[in-house]
Amino acid sequence: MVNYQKPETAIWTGRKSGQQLYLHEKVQCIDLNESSLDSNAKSFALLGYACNEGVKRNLGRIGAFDGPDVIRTQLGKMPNHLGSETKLLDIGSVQCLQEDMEAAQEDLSEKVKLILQSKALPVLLGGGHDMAYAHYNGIKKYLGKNTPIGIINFDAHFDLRSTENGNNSGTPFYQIAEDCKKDNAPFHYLCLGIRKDANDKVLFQTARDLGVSYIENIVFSMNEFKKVTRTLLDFIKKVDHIYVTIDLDGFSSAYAPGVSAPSPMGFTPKMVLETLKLIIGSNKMISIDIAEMNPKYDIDNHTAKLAASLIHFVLDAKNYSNQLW
Ligand SMILES: N=CN[C@@H](CCC(=O)O)C(=O)O
Ligand SMILES: [Mn+2]
Ligand SMILES: [Mn+2]
Repeated sequence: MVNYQKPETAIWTGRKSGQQLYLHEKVQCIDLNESSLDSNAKSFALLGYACNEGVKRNLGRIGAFDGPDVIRTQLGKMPNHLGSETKLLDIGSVQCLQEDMEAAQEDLSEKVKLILQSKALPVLLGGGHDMAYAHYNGIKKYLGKNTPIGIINFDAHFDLRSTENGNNSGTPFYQIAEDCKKDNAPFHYLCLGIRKDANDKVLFQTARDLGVSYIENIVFSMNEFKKVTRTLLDFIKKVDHIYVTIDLDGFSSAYAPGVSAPSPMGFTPKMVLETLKLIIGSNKMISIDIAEMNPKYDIDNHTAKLAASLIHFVLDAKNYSNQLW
């Protein structure tokens, strides 16, 4: 069973300026049961994936169901630097109920297609990383199955577990790879921040078998930025469309304690921002999400604020990319 949760205006609060100085004053809440999505190419549409089920099936720590709303809460308090022609829409959340993750994924993918048809940039808020399978499928529904989609995943984990025990938060990219085989389509997947101490030999072998490009966390740092840039640009030039997914558990737990599987030696926010500049600068990013926000383990909202800052950066970068770098 799946539930569409219309956007809650009460979440969007903060300082009041009366002149849209803050994002809670800028955001427009759209209830998809009552109105259609009227947007344009300069706009952004926030969509939540409230789902614990994939993490639970993957034996992780429960809590990601409430991830989307804590990110919204922090984002609303941040300053608005968007022009008046740019819309920031909140179209609510897809909630996974009664363990029916597959139904939630199907619904999410339909809503991603809807956002892309409206020309806005989808910005998805999770929720377990099983969101990626749904997100990718929404992009695929929009582009058609013969258009290659490059996936760039900032993550400590490959999430390439086989589905022999069912689908979960550790299987989304394996599921995509399997679908690509069926469609006779290439699988373009780049993982940034992979931890050797958090992925077993089978996962590394699966990555090799599937031709996955990856950079380990010890290399994914500003000290090695030239090397990272080469790998990234090589990947970007192979595709016309890039789906970006940021799993918060790839950040060092010093920055992101509020996740199911924390990374003491993960990457830094600076590294992700510098990499995002290159991706956004390519003008190929079609959609983006932030996954694995788990408020139950957060400390003083550090992780929720980090997630909101990442989105704030993307809103700014998409609007003013030529002034940022
Ligand atoms: N989406 C997360 N996936 C990780 C979780 C690892 C863990 O629970 O320690 C994985 O399956 O590898
Ligand atoms: Mn992940
Ligand atoms: Mn992860």
